[in-house]
Amino acid sequence: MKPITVEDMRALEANSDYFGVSYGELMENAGRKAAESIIALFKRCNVLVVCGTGNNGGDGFVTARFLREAGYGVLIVLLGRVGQVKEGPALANIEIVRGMGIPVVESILPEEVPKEAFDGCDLIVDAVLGTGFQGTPREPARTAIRYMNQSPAPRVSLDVPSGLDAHTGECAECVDADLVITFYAPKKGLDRYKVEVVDIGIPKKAFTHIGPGSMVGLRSRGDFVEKGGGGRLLIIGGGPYTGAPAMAAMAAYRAGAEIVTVAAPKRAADIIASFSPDLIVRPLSDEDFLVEKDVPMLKELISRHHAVVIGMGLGREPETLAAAGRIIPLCERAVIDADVLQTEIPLSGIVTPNVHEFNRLSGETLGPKDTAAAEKVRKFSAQNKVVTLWKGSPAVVSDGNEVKINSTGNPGMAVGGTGDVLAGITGAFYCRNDAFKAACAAAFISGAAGDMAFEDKGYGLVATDVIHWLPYAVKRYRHA
Ligand SMILES: NC(=O)C1=CN([C@@H]2O[C@H](COP(=O)(O)OP(=O)(O)OC[C@H]3O[C@@H](n4cnc5c(N)ncnc54)[C@H](O)[C@@H]3O)[C@@H](O)[C@H]2O)[C@H](O)CC1
Ligand SMILES: [K+]
Repeated sequence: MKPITVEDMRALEANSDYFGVSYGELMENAGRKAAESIIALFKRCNVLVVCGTGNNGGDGFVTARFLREAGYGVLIVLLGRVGQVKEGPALANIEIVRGMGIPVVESILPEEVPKEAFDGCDLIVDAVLGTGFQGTPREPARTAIRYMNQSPAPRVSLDVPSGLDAHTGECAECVDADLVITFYAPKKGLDRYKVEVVDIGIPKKAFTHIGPGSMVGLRSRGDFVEKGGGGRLLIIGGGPYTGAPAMAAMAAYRAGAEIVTVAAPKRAADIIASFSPDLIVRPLSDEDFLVEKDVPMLKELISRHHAVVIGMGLGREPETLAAAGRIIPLCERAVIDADVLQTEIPLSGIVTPNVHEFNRLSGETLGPKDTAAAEKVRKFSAQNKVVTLWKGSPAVVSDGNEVKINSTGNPGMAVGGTGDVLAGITGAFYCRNDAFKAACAAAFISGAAGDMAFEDKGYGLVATDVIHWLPYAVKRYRHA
C-alpha cells in the first residue's frame, strides 16, 4: 500500500467521525487490533506500555486494557501528567485503565522516567508519539526513546515508531521497533521496518462522500499573515444581471478570500458597487454586456489575482461568449460558471454546471437525483481535463479520476443565487488550493451553510442567508 500522508489520514478520521464511526471507536479499534496482534506474537508476559499524552498514547491505553484482560502483566509509563492527556478518547481511556487498577507511572522530567521498568519487562509497547509528532523529540519523550532502545525487550510501536516524523518519513532519533502496527495504511518512512497494517473500521462513506475531511488542510485567509495571502479573486460577471456577481463576490469574502474584485460592464458595475462597500468593482467598457474590447483590461486584472470566476450574470450575447472564449485561456485558475458554460467555450480549471448546463455541455440527459451522475461527471471531467462540480442533489465532484458525492445541502437551497454563492466559494478556495480540493471543500461548506440557513429559515431561505451562515460553517468544520 502507498503511504498515506498525515493530512489525508486526518481527513479520513474527520470523515469517519462525521459519517458515524467516532474518533473514540477508531481508537478502540486501533488498540484492540494492536493487542490482538501482540497476543498472537508474544505469549503472556510482563508488558511495559509507554504512552504519550496525545491520541497515540490513547491507542496505548486501549492496547494496555486488552492485554490486561488477556492476562498479561501491564505497567503504563505516562510521559506527562494524567491531567495533560488530550481531551476526548485518550483522556477517557486513561481514566478507564486507572479504574481497572492498571498502574500508571507519571513522568514529566527525564530523571523521573523509570529506567528499571524498561530493563525489567518482557515486551515494550511504544505509544509515545504518532502522526502528531514533528521535528525532534523533546523531553521526556527523548529519554523514553533511548530507554526503549537500550532495553533487551522487543519493541512494538503503534502507528509509527516514536520519533519518526510521519510528514517526512525522517527520523533523527526514533524507536528501533521490531514491529510497527500501523492503522489503516502505512505512513512515510516505515519501509525499513517490519510493518503490520490493521484496519480500524473507517466507514466506506468516509472515502466516497465529501465530509469535514475536505476542510482538513484547506489553506485560506487564516493561514497567511501577509495581506492578500488569503487569496485575491477576480469575478468577471454581470451585464444583463447584477445580483449574481455580487452574491458570488460576497460569498467569496465570507469563505476566506482576502481581496475580491468584480469586473463588470459599466452600467452593471455601478449597480454592483452599490450592493456593498466590501466590493471592489472595476467597470469595463460602457456597453450593456461584456465585449471583446474589454479583453485587454481584463488581461491586466487577471494577472493581479490568484483565481478568476467567470460567468454569472454575463448573459449570452454572441460577442460576450466570444470575449469569454478569449479570456478563459488567459486564466491559470478559472472557475467557469453559468452563462459561459457553452459547448463552444474552451473549458479549464473548475466548471460548476447545474444539471441543465451539464446536459447541454456533455450531451447527457441526467436528472438532478440521477444515480448515474457520478460516472457521467467523472467521464466528462476526464475527457475535458477539468474538475467538475456538478450541482445535482447531491452534488458530485470529480477530477476525472476520483469522484466524491457531497453530503450537505437541502431542497431549501433550490432558490436563485445559491449557484452564484457556490461558484464564489469555489473561487475563494481555488486561490490557494488545488482544483479538486477547492471544489470538494466548496461543495461541502456551501451545503453546510445552506443547512444552517435551512435550520434558521426553512424554505424561506434565500441565497444571501447562505452567505450569512458561511463563516459559521467554516468555523465549525475548519480543522486546525
Ligand atoms: N490513524 C487513525 O485513524 C487513528 C489514529 N489515532 C492515533 O492518533 C495518533 C495521532 O494523535 P495526535 O494526538 O495527533 O498526536 P500524537 O499522539 O501522535 O503526538 C502528539 C503528542 O506528542 C507531543 N509532541 C508533538 N511533537 C513533539 C516533539 N517534538 N517532542 C515531544 N513531544 C511532541 C504533543 O504535545 C502531543 O502530546 C496517530 O498516530 C494514531 O496513533 C487514533 O487514536 C486512532 C485512529
Ligand atoms: K508510536
